[in-house]
Amino acid sequence: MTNDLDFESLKQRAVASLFGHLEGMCVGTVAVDRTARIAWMDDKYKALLALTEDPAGKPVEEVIPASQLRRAVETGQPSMIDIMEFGDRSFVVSRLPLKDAGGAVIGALGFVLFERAEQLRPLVTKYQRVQEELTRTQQELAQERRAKYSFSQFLGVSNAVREIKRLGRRAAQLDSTVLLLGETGTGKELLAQAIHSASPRAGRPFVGVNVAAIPENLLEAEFFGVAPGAYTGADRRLREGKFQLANGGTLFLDEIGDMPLPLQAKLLRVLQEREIEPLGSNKVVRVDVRIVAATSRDLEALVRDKQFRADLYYRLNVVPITLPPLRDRTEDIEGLADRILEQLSLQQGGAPRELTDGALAVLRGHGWPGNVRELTNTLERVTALTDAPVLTEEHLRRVLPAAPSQAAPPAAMAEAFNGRPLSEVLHAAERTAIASALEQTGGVKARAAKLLGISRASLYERMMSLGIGAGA
Ligand SMILES: Nc1ncnc2c1ncn2[C@@H]1O[C@H](COP(=O)(O)OP(=O)(O)OP(=O)(O)O)[C@@H](O)[C@H]1O
Repeated sequence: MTNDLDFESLKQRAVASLFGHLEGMCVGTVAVDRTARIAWMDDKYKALLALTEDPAGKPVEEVIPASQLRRAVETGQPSMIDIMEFGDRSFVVSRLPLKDAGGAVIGALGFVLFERAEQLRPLVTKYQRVQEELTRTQQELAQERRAKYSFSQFLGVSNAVREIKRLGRRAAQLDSTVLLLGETGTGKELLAQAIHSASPRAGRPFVGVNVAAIPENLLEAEFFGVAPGAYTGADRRLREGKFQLANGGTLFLDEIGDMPLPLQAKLLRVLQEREIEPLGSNKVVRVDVRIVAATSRDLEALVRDKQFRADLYYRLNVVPITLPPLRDRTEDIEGLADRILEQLSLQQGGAPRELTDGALAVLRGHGWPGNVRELTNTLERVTALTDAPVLTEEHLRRVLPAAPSQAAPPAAMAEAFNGRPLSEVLHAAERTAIASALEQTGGVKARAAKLLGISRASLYERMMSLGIGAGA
């Protein structure tokens, strides 16, 4: 009991002296009443603010514009440390609500702990550095999600390309769903980006997702995200799906024809309701995205075979644009080759290589199963193999594989490969194997992968690196 009494008297003495101590330590003290009018301000604070008259009775913001004492009065919440701007100065402040015996807030006290935030410099610097890093990462991400191409980069002089660009420009203005059809490497993603860049959504993200390159069991999470704590694994944070990332912008769904049926049903629902439900969450999230879908497969045939939902097909097929293969618009080859050689010269140094008429004839005569992507890779390989400033028919014949349908018999093959580096021979063999598997399966990559005994994702990877093309 005696001890309790000692503690109580000690506390009372502490409370009485605390204010004096605090006031003495601080460079300014102010008290406001319950209406946030200044009740009292010490001389140090007046001097700090260079006040010539007593501010008592004035609303606190009239004297200290950035003051948060009104909030302290309204919420009853103290704020132990904060930075308050005053003109071009920063004060480190502390705010305490004052309560009566019944606990009702009757005012608040504000202390300026340091006149200059300098004393907190190490902390502030660290905080600023983290902030700057965050901003930079956010900017990089935004940059990453920005479309990189516009219509001017979609090259070609053929009527087909002109028509594609006309349709694309029109589609850009409408907010409707666009369906891009065409073989691999014909520029579907490039066109999707151009449509986004010319649309009112240009300032918002462009997010691309290749449906065929993602393992089936991960597709749903990839599309719709995962709610925090949905799994007991290491990642307990919210993981945003492509729909959330593309919010306000454009979502490019490449290889939509490879989408498994259960996910097709979910996508259809999103397109109808404009809402998604992250995995492991029972809350729906509204999303505003324009869909540009693309496929190299015959969607109508897939619908007939019941591998693609008819209702989803109609939802997607609002503005269809077909990109013809390069072999059907050979007049585009010269311009494309010139631009590709120009770009290669920027990367490799030196003047852009030129093509002889014979070399151009070889390019025009090739079948280009990988279309523009294959043309790019072919020219890249030729320029890596020779320093010649002018590329001839011979240079090109060295790197262009025989058409898969004319696969060479062993003896002829031995002759064709004679004297060529092993890596080149292996590449050529791999290209032929992949091209003929694709031909046999009518371009259905999942089946071609099965035929070749590799996963769908690794087929994509091989096609990309060999220039047969698999999209981003
Ligand atoms: N008309 C064109 N003008 C300039 N570059 C083009 C054109 N068409 C395609 N390309 C280039 O060819 C490459 C392949 O194009 P893109 O990825 O857009 O094709 P895709 O049809 O989406 O292929 P996939 O079906 O494999 O995803 C890219 O580097 C692209 O910039």
